[in-house]
Amino acid sequence: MTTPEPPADLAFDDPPACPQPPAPRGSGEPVVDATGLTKTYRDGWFGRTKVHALRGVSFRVERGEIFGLLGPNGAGKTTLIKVLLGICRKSGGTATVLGCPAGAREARCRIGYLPEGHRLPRHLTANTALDYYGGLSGLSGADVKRRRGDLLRLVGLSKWGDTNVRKFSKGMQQRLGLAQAMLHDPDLLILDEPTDGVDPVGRADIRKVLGELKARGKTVFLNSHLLQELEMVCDRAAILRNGEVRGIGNMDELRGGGEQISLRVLGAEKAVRAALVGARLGDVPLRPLGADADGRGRFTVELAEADQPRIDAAVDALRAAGVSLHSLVRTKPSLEDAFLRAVADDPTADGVRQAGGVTE
Ligand SMILES: Nc1ncnc2c1ncn2[C@@H]1O[C@H](COP(=O)(O)OP(=O)(O)OP(=O)(O)O)[C@@H](O)[C@H]1O
Repeated sequence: MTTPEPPADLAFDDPPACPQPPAPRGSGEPVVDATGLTKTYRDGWFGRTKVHALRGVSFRVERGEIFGLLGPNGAGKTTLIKVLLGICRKSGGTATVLGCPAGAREARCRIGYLPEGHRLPRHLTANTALDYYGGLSGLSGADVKRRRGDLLRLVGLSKWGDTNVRKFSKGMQQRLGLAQAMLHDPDLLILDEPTDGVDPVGRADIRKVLGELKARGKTVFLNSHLLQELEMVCDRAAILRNGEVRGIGNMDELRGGGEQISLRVLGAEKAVRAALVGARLGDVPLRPLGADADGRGRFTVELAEADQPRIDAAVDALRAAGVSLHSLVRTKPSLEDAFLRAVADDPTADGVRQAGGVTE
């Protein structure tokens, strides 16, 4: 979050009503369904500056999915989460959560939320922290006591129930935060940067917990800057840029682009080049890798968007010229490549928050 939310944006006072009961578990309805969602903040003197944080965002999250939200600083990720939770009002479009208008009490009762950079009261133990948050969720003391053992086990903290939170590492605190978000057995978990500041071991633990939640049929909506994390854990993701969806799909769809084939070969440079020219591949880049123990040149032949006939032609020509084939490696573009492509012309892509304001 950049700046404190002006009170006029808060939507707590009159949450929208849900005309029908929230979609039951097991129904085919999407868990989140947003169409043309817009959010314009009023900022500056007398609210004369308009900040278009969301500019027509449409997407769906299906039941049981782990759905990731990516975007550079200021892209609108937190705003989107706040609109879905009913913490701030949308300016236009529609958004339903669990079949109810976003922000409706009936749906909020079935959402677990882990805010970005959450702080647990340091004087509490894991158990008393869960008692405290359970009380805030309206659970009885007996209910919390019944559930907390299972939840601490789920997040790998069962031995730490009576330990003071101040002794917890960042990863343990995040895992306890996840247990807190799960206390009332929600159907949808909205997690804002759950692995922020957590070391690789803690991140792996959190990934495991997310896998467990999915196995339990929960839907997870995950906002993270860590692309590799999202790539490992998400079924689908959306890339937000400047308040617009710039890409959406499963990881393969988002990565886009074809495979790249790297042929690692051993031979004289002249022979390698001549063979490639003979196979009408003269334009293919050749990367020298130094010499092997016998003094032969080592090269990588990069075949971008290679189809099988192209690969066969390269291999046949190289072998006919006496060039040895050492290895063939297929690589796919990473999610990071896709992300950088999607935000390429975004002035905020370098991580600098955009002022984004337009004064009327
Ligand atoms: N309460 C507010 N009043 C005015 N402008 C706001 C407010 N909250 C956010 N903004 C602006 O809306 C845009 C989107 O901000 P938002 O915090 O949603 O982005 P974000 O993608 O979550 O960024 P980050 O990754 O840095 O948390 C930014 O230009 C931001 O400055």
